Amino acid sequence: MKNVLFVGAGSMAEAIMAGIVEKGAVDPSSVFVMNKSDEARLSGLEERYGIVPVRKEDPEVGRAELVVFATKPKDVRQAMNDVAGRLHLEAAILSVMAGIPIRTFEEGLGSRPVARSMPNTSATIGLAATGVAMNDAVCDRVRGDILSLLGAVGIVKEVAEDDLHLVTALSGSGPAYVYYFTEALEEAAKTAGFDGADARELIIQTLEGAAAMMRQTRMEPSVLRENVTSPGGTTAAGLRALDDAGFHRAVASCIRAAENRSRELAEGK
Ligand SMILES: NC(=O)C1=CN([C@@H]2O[C@H](COP(=O)(O)OP(=O)(O)OC[C@H]3O[C@@H](n4cnc5c(N)ncnc54)[C@H](OP(=O)(O)O)[C@@H]3O)[C@@H](O)[C@H]2O)C=CC1
Ligand SMILES: O=C(O)[C@@H]1CCC=N1
Repeated sequence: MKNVLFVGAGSMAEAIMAGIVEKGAVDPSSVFVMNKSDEARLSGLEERYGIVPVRKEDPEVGRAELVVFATKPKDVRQAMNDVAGRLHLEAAILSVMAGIPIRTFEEGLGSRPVARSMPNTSATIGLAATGVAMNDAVCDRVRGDILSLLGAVGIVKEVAEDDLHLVTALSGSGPAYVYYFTEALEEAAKTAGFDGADARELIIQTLEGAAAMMRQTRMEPSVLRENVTSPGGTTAAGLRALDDAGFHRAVASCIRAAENRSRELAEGK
């Protein structure tokens, strides 16, 4: 892929940019980035990754083969208006925005290849979990380009467009749940008077180890859990306390709330 334009230069754009530049998937001199007004932010990205800051009136906008939309959902219409009419006729669109349907881009930017994806910020270190859906205008070559760009920053699953709401709730927002769980564990350790730095190391290694066990052994999480849980032991006591506090119910309502919010964003709410 030659020229990629990012419209939006926030956390998600940076995570993908960092990943593709680090992996050598795209030459940084072919990565153009624009935002709304924060010039210092663009200079910082230029310094860190060697990418090229651009403004909407710059000729690079018309040279992009792939245009990645990474603004907040509420800014999508303004962002499309800013570049509509300047994009190359054959430029393909890749959105990373929660909730915004493929149809919105077809309506705003004319009939062209559009992919709607939901990555997560672990793209920064090549460990994103991404779902993607594409419209019928995406040919094999563009599909290959999009999958290889997203694949450069982690794993990619092609899903039905409607399932992206659930993917958003599960893996798009997912890192935040893990960080929140970590914060809760650290807080509990602190309350018990245990050293903060040691607690953090032990927690991070525990999360990494448990994730690697699931991936490498391919055993069911429930079986791995049972292997930890000695009858009458500490784990059983801890899990019982989680159940008593409504753990499953809390997780189910977390996913439902996030999925519903994604559906609301689709309606411009
Ligand atoms: N953060 C995450 O974990 C994830 C986010 N996403 C999705 O990614 C998208 C971006 O999120 P995030 O990176 O967190 O948001 P940020 O607020 O960090 O970044 C938003 C960016 O959009 C820019 N922007 C706003 N309006 C325009 C415009 N008209 N033209 C060009 N750029 C514009 C802003 O520029 P300026 O600063 O100058 O105002 C800013 O660079 C969202 O739609 C979100 O749903 C998807 C997966 C995970
Ligand atoms: O919170 C959000 O809306 C975005 C989408 C997924 C992660 N962050």
